[in-house]
Amino acid sequence: MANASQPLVGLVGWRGMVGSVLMDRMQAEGDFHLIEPLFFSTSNVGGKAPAMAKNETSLKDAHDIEALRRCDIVITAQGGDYTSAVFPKLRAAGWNGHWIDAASTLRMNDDAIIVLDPVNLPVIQNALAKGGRNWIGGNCTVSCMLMGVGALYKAGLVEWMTSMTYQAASGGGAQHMRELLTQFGSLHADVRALLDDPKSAILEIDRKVLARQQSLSAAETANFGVPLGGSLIPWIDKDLGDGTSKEEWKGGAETNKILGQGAGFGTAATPVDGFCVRIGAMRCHSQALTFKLKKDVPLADIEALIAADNAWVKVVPNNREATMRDLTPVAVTGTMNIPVGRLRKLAMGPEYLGAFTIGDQLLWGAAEPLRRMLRILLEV
Ligand SMILES: NC(=O)C1=CN([C@@H]2O[C@H](COP(=O)(O)OP(=O)(O)OC[C@H]3O[C@@H](n4cnc5c(N)ncnc54)[C@H](OP(=O)(O)O)[C@@H]3O)[C@@H](O)[C@H]2O)C=CC1
Ligand SMILES: N[C@@H](CC(=O)OP(=O)(O)O)C(=O)O
Repeated sequence: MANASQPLVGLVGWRGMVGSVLMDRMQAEGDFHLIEPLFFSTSNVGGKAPAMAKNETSLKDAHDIEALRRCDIVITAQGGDYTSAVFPKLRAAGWNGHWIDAASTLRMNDDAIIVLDPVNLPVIQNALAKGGRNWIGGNCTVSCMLMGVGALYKAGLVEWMTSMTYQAASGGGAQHMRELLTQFGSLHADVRALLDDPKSAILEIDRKVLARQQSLSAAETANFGVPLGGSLIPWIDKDLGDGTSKEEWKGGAETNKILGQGAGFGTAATPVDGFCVRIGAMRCHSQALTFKLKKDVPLADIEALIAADNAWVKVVPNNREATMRDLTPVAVTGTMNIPVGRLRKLAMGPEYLGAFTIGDQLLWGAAEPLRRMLRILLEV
């Protein structure tokens, strides 16, 4: 970095859900030893900064452009509205520092790179060499998928891919996680007495659960809009008006942009499309993938390619015992592991490959790519 002393790194959104996971990872990896952190707030300006603060121990105003301009690097997990409000003003004020952002706002801008360095380090390095300054974390589903099966793309093997996702409540934010649990609690409370009686009729329990789901109050569905506990929602993010959800659009657009092969959708270098579904998991996004490969590659070679791609991907043997032990959100939550299992050739022909992969959407899906981008910048 340009500064002889430690680079001044502004941290915005550090106490939110994504920000807290980011802080934990930065502490675990010793990142604070390498920086002078400057903590910002939108709600508690002048308050006490967290223990990782060194010389700057009070919280700065996250909307104060002059305070932000002091930073060599700003990392934000504050959200898209904050990015929209502050980023243009900061650049207009002549700030030339590095902006690292969890929000989707700037992702598809020409001057922004979607960062996922185990997958696209050459794309990042190329942009750095050309003076790139805007580094944006990818959509959680896309990042977790590419951490798992990016090897197939890098090897040029993918003709097309379709995904069917099973996305956790955390993708909506902290309130969504609370709402899911509240709904489950509400359903359970209504049938508790029947459950306690081993002789009670299961169809009676089922009827009462459905009645409760259908009568959940507006307050109990304020975040998801409909019941999620004991149900699912096959639509995530905005309605693009052409039959696709924005989350589905991101699958194609962001996958190709991360890989540095154009951001198009439909006519993208590699067609990627599918359905994105919210389910009642807490913070792991899972996805079933179908690939049409460009040629028939032996399954053992595919497994070896995937396993060797990065330090976090783990190939799970395609049998019942290993799948049930290692390929569930409960097994993956809170870990950096990206298991890829259920790998098998499908009945459609030897070029058709099935796979199932899972990632913690707050770690590889949000915080970790940002943290690693910070380390890349610190090493420049
Ligand atoms: N949730 C996700 O899975 C993903 C989120 N993102 C991006 O990250 C952004 C932030 O998401 P997320 O972390 O879930 O948002 P949160 O709502 O958890 O946090 C955002 C901000 O809300 C403020 N806040 C208000 N009340 C509280 C509270 N009780 N506890 C903690 N913070 C509070 C904090 O700002 P302050 O300290 O200034 O008051 C905080 O930085 C998203 O908008 C999105 O752009 C990206 C990928 C995945
Ligand atoms: N849309 C994701 C979470 C998210 O924040 O995505 P993005 O960063 O692309 O807006 C989900 O709901 O699971």
